Amino acid sequence: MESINTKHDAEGERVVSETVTEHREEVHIKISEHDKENTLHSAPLQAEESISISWTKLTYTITNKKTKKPENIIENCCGTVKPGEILAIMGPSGAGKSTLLDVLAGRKDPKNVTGTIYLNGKSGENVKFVSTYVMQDDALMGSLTVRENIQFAADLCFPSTISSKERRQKVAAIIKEFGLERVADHKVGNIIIRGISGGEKRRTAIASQFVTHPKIIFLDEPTTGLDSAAAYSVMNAIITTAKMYKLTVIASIHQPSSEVFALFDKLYLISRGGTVYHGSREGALEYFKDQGYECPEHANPADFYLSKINVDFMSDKVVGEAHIQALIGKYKESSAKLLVDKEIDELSVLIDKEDAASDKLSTSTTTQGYNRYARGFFAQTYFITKRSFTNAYRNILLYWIRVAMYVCLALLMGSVWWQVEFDQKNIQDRFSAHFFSVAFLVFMSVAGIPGFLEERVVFRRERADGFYSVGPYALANFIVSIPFVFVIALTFTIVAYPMIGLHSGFNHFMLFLAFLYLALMVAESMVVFVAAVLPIFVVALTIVAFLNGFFMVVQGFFVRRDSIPHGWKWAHYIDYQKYAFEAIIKNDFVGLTFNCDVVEDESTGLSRCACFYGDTSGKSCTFTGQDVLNAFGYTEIKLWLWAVALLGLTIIFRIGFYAALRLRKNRL
Ligand SMILES: Nc1ncnc2c1ncn2[C@@H]1O[C@H](COP(=O)(O)OP(=O)(O)OP(=O)(O)O)[C@@H](O)[C@H]1O
Repeated sequence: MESINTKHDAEGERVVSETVTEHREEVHIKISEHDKENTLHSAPLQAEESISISWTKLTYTITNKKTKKPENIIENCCGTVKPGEILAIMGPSGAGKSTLLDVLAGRKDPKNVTGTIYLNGKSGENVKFVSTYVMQDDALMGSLTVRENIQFAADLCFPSTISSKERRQKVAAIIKEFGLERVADHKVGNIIIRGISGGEKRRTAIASQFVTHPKIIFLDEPTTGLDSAAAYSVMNAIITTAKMYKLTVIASIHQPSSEVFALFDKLYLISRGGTVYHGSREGALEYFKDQGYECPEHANPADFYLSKINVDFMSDKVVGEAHIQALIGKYKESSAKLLVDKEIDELSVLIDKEDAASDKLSTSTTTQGYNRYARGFFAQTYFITKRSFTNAYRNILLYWIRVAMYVCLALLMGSVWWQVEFDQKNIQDRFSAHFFSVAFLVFMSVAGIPGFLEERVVFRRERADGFYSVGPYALANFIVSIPFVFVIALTFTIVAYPMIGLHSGFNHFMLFLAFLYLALMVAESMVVFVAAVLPIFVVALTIVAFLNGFFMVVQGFFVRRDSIPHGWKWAHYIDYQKYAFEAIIKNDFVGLTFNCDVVEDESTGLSRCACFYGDTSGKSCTFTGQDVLNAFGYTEIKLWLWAVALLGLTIIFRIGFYAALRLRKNRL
């Protein structure tokens, strides 16, 4: 039997004891008087703000792509969950668990949904504003600590009237409630950092959503991928907190152990989209017994029910289908169903009565007055920038791996092009040094894709939870790239520029750095834009590689601008590499003097100058850098205009990035 007891122990500490099952020891959560201040005074919810959810005749219909006919994925589902109750939605694979959860959470296109969802007995409320949806994947920032991850949620989800000290206290309280104190200051971990365990990760992800004032919590298979002990600790933390704050919890769950199963209050069994049973967890035993299915004494009831409603592996599909339809039919006629209907009616009656008693009713429960975001645009931008900066600083995947690679590349280039001579025969070497500097540096911006994709998973979850809108995120992503891309350009330039022996002088050095930096900013913006449009690593990598290869081809280095076919000229003018390359060759060549070749005249046997550039008579035996640029057709390079072109392209890609994030709202 389950019971929740609250008592005081000898030291005056309140002890909430939850006897979860008779097979299990008591689970104690100790809250000291000090903690009580933090947890209870700053409790995310007041009891009267708790929200019940009920639904009637919920049907979700899709159009079958093959038959082109409508198909019900879930059909005529009715149910109810009150504050403090925990409902498990269970069923075989493909039964419709996730669909039901998504429909209840308002995550499905309303066009495909019929039926009614009531919040505290009222229909037409937006469940998204009062709920949170915990996805299966732990969308956390791996380079941040447990506390930092939860703190971020608290910073964005509480209004500015709550001081930062109070927010920190709330975070400390939820860390305690979820049993994460020991690892609170450990990094969560990613493919490079080892981090905390799977169960702790799941608890951190859930805690960061609990801290945000949800009244209803939807969990999509919260224990998937965890061993039974970790699964129990995750569910126990959820349930204890939910009971403490009277939160309404609905979780789809695959195959819970008997201990995890015993933590739930209510059960929703679904098969082939229809309801096989809904009611109390304990009542299910009796219900199935009445249907002629008695659960053996030592069996896990969850496994037992699932075995009775799973006909996927029956050899005779017709018999299997008939069995499920019979179970669905019996439930419709059952007293368990009547009880659910009564509960739904009672909730509506309650609302009607209260409505009559007070006009003010429901202002606490209605979603009409809810603001989608707790913080304004600038606060959102500030907190996201702060976190992204920490992530970029700590996550070597994002920038540091590239910095290391660029330093190696700069050393390699410097030693191969070492102090390039001012001779005619070295003109090509000089051009290719500039071409390679731009082309390879921007090409390697693809290294930022994995880091961005990791962050994007977190962005999707946080955006869906209403932490912030796309604008602040896109802006923060840009702001953070500014210093880090500068570090990349600077380290490369400091090493490569003097080693190659490019045009000496501070101004020339700075101009080289500036154009390399601007080119990298465009490349970085292009990478995040492509990865936002096509958020699959290999696809994004291929597209970015193709685009950079394409821009190299039409840049005017391999094929002179005049020789580029007319049909490809447009590509030359939108090519960011062209602007950077032309600017740095102008910066290098103009002002330099080069020596012509000295050759022996075959007829006279005397030495003479052979100049390919400038005055080809060879009188001065030298030519200028400007002569070289003229000879190659680089006559119209305007540095400021080329800088504006690079800035413009950066802005265009950044706007594209913003638009891609906005438009991909419900996909991938
Ligand atoms: N948009 C859709 N188009 C076509 N089929 C769909 C769509 N959504 C769901 N389905 C189908 O409906 C059925 C129920 O899907 P759902 O994901 O809800 O099942 P589930 O019980 O959560 O399964 P699992 O436990 O395997 O995740 C599945 O057969 C699924 O393929």
